[in-house]
Amino acid sequence: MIETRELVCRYGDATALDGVSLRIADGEFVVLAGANGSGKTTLVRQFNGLETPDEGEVFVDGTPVADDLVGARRRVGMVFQNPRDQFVAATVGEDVAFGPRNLGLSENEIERRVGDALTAVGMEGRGDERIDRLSGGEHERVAIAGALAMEPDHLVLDEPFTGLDEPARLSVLDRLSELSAEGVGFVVVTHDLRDVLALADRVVALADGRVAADVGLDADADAQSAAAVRDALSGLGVRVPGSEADPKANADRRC
Ligand SMILES: Nc1ncnc2c1ncn2[C@@H]1O[C@H](COP(=O)(O)OP(=O)(O)OP(=O)(O)O)[C@@H](O)[C@H]1O
Repeated sequence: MIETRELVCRYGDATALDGVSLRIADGEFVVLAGANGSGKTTLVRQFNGLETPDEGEVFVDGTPVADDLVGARRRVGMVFQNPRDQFVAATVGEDVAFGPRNLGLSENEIERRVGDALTAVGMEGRGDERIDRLSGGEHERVAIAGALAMEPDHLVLDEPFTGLDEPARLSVLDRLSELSAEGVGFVVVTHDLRDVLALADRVVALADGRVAADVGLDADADAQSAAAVRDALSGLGVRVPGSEADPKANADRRC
């Protein structure tokens, strides 16, 4: 479980987080929404100690992140926007192996993890391919594989669909759906819920660095769930689909 308690984070005079308390259970699929500048990225960067709060605390499985950064980074994987800028190796397999290798695992274990992670994102057998020859959707999938190879409990994806064309977006969504069904927890940061609402257990929305809405979703009642989210997120600058049966019908509607 990831837990934040009364997190406050300031950049100079600007307050990016203003008392955020959240609990994210293992296996939960959480969409973290909010307008630009509402604090989403600042919040998720606290989950594994990439940033430290000015006030408050973050716990992963009950242990303060500040006390066990390595443990937090093993349990909470992160994939940021523009994964292309974050690759550290020339080939897919080398890049996915980077994290496990840093853990000091045996070559056999590294090979197993790389194979499993690439299979999980639908890129099995493509470890020798050069990363710079891949498409945007494949970059996102390799980045997710790199995070998965650490075998995290939670995977945080910051705007994973930005810049992807429709087939690539659908392909990434398919992978998220399968991984979620296998028990991986997700925190997906987005200001546009069209793609992910159907997968989400819960939508948390930030506004001005605070939790402005926290809505649980009923997987068996997509249309009602969309309506509940639309009501809760009204005025927060988040795009919500009108109904899952016809997600494009209200694609341009803003609440
Ligand atoms: N490194 C930084 N230095 C100064 N201010 C920052 C920094 N990072 C974020 N901020 C400010 O903190 C606030 C929250 O930013 P943050 O990036 O967390 O929001 P966000 O919801 O992720 O936005 P976006 O959707 O645009 O990525 C904004 O006002 C932003 O300008």
